[in-house]
Amino acid sequence: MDQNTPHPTDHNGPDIQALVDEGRNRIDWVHRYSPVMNGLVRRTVGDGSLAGKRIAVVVHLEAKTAYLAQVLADAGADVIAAGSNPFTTNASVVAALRDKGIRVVSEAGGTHATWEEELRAAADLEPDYIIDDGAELTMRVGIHRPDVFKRLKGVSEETTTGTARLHAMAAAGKLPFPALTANDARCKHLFDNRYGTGQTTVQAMLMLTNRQAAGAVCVIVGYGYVGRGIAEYLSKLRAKVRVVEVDPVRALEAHIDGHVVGTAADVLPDADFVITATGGMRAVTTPEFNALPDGAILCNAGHHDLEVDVEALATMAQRTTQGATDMVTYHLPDKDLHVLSNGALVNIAGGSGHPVEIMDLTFAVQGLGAHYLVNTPMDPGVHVLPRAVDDSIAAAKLDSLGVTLDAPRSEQTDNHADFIDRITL
Ligand SMILES: NC(=O)c1ccc[n+]([C@@H]2O[C@H](COP(=O)([O-])OP(=O)(O)OC[C@H]3O[C@@H](n4cnc5c(N)ncnc54)[C@H](O)[C@@H]3O)[C@@H](O)[C@H]2O)c1
Ligand SMILES: N[C@@H](CCSC[C@H]1O[C@@H](n2cnc3c(=O)[nH]cnc32)[C@H](O)[C@@H]1O)C(=O)O
Repeated sequence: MDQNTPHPTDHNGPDIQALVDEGRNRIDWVHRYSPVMNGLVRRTVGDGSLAGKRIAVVVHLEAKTAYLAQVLADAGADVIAAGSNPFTTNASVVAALRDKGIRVVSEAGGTHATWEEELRAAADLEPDYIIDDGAELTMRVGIHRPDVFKRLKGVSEETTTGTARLHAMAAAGKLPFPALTANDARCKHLFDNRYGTGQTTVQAMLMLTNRQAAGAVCVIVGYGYVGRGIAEYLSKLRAKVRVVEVDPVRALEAHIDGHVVGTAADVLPDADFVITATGGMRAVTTPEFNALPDGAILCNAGHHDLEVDVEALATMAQRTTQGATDMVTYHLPDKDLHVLSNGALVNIAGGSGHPVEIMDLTFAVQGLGAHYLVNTPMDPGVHVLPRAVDDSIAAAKLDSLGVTLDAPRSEQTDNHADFIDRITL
């Protein structure tokens, strides 16, 4: 809702300067609460090595992403910005980036079709490096511009689904450049996937519906980092969390975390809310819609708008009603089901995205990842950011919080030499 709300001046014709000012305000707010980006990242990327490097930043195009683009541009990179999702681009942020001289190929309020055109335009600008989300631009460069694909010098990937796509490309022998999986950095998935998505998904679903969490039966489909974070926030708000999983270890984890685990058929008939977080497709489709009670609310925190099968729901519905917020009600013959943000990522399409503090860590991983790709000879294939870089991000964040750590003293370290020396082979 927030991301796509038309600017107040839109009905009077575009007031570009007002849009630029609004975008600037949003980006300044991000700057204010981004100590790792402001310190460690600016210092590292500012060493001159990024000068003239063409880097496409293809992440949800809102203010925190804009700040990453700006930090890279300030370091001399030739930045191209595009949105990673058709429904999460913010008009004022686009205007502010353009005002700064950064090339932006995306517009707010687009459709799947216009988004495809925008990503094709980004591919035609022939980036050397891509900071990607969901491997959206990387895949399209491979399909539409094989010449550019073969010349790509590196990709840094934001999220779980994009990481899976890069591994699949490598397994098929179709990854001719090094790719860093930013999502695998501990400073990314431990905080972003878990706490970022936990907080903002719960915020968005309650804000869009004006409903109460306490006592509500909330079914979470997929108990990975994202699902676990959502479950944790919901249970702290006294909701009754139910989990549907297909991986036995993750299901056991949910059980030990104190949630009821069951099949969709077991848990859906009581659901007030259903939240998908699987990274796959059609996690909730016709059989699940049939199992739900009248009035259930569905939303997605996982991958694109594919997890809640809105197309199948539309074929089951006799008619739909647009709610006052970003919610559509599907009137089925025997019940009404409500879908938030058309099944797109509810925390970004229907909210403001992750907190600034979280994206300060995530974009530190991405910014330092880009710097690492530029400066380190690497073989083609999928790589993880070195542990020392990951650690330096957490150390910078702790430093900004005034937290100091003990270093292990010599008498506390055991190199196990006492028995290893005595093993004879
Ligand atoms: N909304 C956001 O801001 C945000 C943030 C981070 C990640 N993500 C996305 O969320 C998704 C999940 O990310 P993650 O890091 O938790 O991934 P993950 O791989 O850790 O967890 C996904 C879980 O879903 C389970 N699963 C898969 N298919 C299922 C099905 N049909 N039914 C039940 N369970 C199923 C898997 O077994 C796994 O445990 C990805 O698409 C990721 O890109 C979104
Ligand atoms: N491209 C897919 C993949 C999921 S996006 C999930 C990623 O979005 C990122 N994200 C979450 N909130 C924000 C935000 O406010 N700004 C930019 N990126 C965000 C987060 O790092 C996470 O890994 C899609 O659009 O559906």
